Amino acid sequence: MTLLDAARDVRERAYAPYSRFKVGAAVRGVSGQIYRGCNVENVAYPEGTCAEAGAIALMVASGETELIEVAVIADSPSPIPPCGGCRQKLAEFGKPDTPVLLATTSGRTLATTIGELLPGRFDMSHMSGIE
Ligand SMILES: O=c1ccn([C@H]2C[C@H](O)[C@@H](CO)O2)c(=O)[nH]1
Ligand SMILES: [Zn+2]
Repeated sequence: MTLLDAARDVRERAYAPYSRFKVGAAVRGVSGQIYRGCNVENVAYPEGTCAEAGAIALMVASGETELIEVAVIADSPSPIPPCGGCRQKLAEFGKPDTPVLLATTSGRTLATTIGELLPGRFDMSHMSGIE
């Protein structure tokens, strides 16, 4: 099973009664293991979580903190760009050249990287002045 297949499968489990926009994400840890996540919405709208965040949480809870590949899929006219918060979350555990495959359920894809999605990211170097 490819990473995109995993993202496609878990998308079916998305809980998105408010937006009706189901998203599936899968990340591959450096071990080779695949971790899946879907968006989980809430009646208090800001409490919803993104698919990417769910996949990352599962990876970390499973004992991995390094991801080497990402796939995200949604039923949209063009591949969806991860939100700003998810870009920062992906950057925490990946590298600038880590591949990210964005896809639509109709088969359109866009290959990018974490660095392209979040240039100039906030990182530890910006906190070097903190005691
Ligand atoms: O990259 C994205 C973009 C959006 N969503 C979710 C959040 C919300 O539940 C729904 C509509 O924004 O899609 C994700 O999970 N990932
Ligand atoms: Zn997000």
